[in-house]
Amino acid sequence: MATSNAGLPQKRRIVTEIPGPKSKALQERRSRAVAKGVGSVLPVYVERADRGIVQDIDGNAFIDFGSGIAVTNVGNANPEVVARASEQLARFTHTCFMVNPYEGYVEVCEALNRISPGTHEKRSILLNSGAEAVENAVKIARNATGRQAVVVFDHAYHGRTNLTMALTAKNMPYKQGFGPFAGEVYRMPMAYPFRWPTGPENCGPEAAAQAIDQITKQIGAENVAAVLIEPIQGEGGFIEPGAGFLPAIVEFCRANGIVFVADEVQTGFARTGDLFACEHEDVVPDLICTAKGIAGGLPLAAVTGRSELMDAVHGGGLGGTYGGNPAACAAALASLETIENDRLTERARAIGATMLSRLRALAERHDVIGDVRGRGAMIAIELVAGNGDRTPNPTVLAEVLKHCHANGLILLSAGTYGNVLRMLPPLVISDELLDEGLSVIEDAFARL
Ligand SMILES: Cc1ncc(COP(=O)(O)O)c(CNCCCC(=O)O)c1O
Repeated sequence: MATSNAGLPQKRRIVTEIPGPKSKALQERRSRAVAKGVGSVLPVYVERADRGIVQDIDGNAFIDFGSGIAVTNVGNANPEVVARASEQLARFTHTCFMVNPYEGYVEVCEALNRISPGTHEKRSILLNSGAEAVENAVKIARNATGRQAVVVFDHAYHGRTNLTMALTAKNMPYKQGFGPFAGEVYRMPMAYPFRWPTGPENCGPEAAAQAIDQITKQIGAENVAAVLIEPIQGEGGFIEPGAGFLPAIVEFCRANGIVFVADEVQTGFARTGDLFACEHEDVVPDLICTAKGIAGGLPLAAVTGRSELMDAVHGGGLGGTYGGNPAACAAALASLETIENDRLTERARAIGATMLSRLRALAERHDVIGDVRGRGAMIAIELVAGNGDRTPNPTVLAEVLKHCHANGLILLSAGTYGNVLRMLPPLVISDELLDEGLSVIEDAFARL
């Protein structure tokens, strides 16, 4: 197991009001310097972070159940990541791979081609963000098929660029006021077990059949370039489709020459207890988009896919200035080795078992918890009115979040209805911190 950088105790500690005085002062400066459109869930300004702890400039130490939105899977400031990226920076910071290439980029692509689902010949391209990966996956699919239509699903989130806003479902805050959006995007009903009209037991092949029927009738399968889906929807509320849904969609794509694109930006790199969430049902995507957990916190993203699709693009048709930054590539190699050497997929499953057990017991005590769901270290609870009423309950969510933030736990929300609490701890978090973080959540509900 990787040793942590020296001196950041893995202990929660609250020494001021939250936010503290130094954070409040910096927040004041921020209001005169940073565009107001950029939000912050918990405006405590960071001094240091390490594994499962984030320490602010006032000396408060928070348990991290956010991982910077599912990014620091190997822990913040992971020593191997820091060492490898620092060594690379000292050698060269940037050349642009399209100008002067370098081995690190090739090594990351070789690793992604090796570890991503499927034994077929693959190629990869490296980018900077999840949205950029999704944009490129759509480019590659349209180019390879000569078709234009892209199918996405209710509750989907794919990014904040013009095309990825078109692909994303929720209007506020992501899309309001930013149109017009890219065309040839079609949205289908999502297999959302907790809210599926005929019950979760019908949320697998039956839900797929409904989407396939709509695709066939509304678009025509022969016009569809790609079906794009998150194996577990992230920002939409950790929606895990019913068993059989994804395989049925993939089968339809294969039968109709449609490119199946898995958006594993949030689910990738051991987060869900498999290296990739697609593995849970042996789904082999034609293209897979990755980012977040790939490089221990440095900005890197990728599209990995069937070589015949990826190589169908004309020379110069793919690229970008910073894609595959050398320090990010070095960090990615360290991160991928850490995930493998420290068996973090197994750790994610253990974390998930602990969280599911504690949160299901909590749900027995509080009927505003309508659903407890997820896999690995990607677990969520959906809050409802209670007493059998499944009306979304963002009010209770806000109360719980406020308590957790004030008591030293970084915790995030999600969901189309703003009523989902999501747990995304680093996969290297200690059992002690995991248990303590869950206790803070339990305390929040006890005080409702
Ligand atoms: C599945 C999935 N695809 C694509 C993306 C986009 O990745 P970028 O790296 O944020 O562009 C995400 C990013 N999710 C966090 C967004 C945070 C916010 O902007 O409010 C994702 O989860």
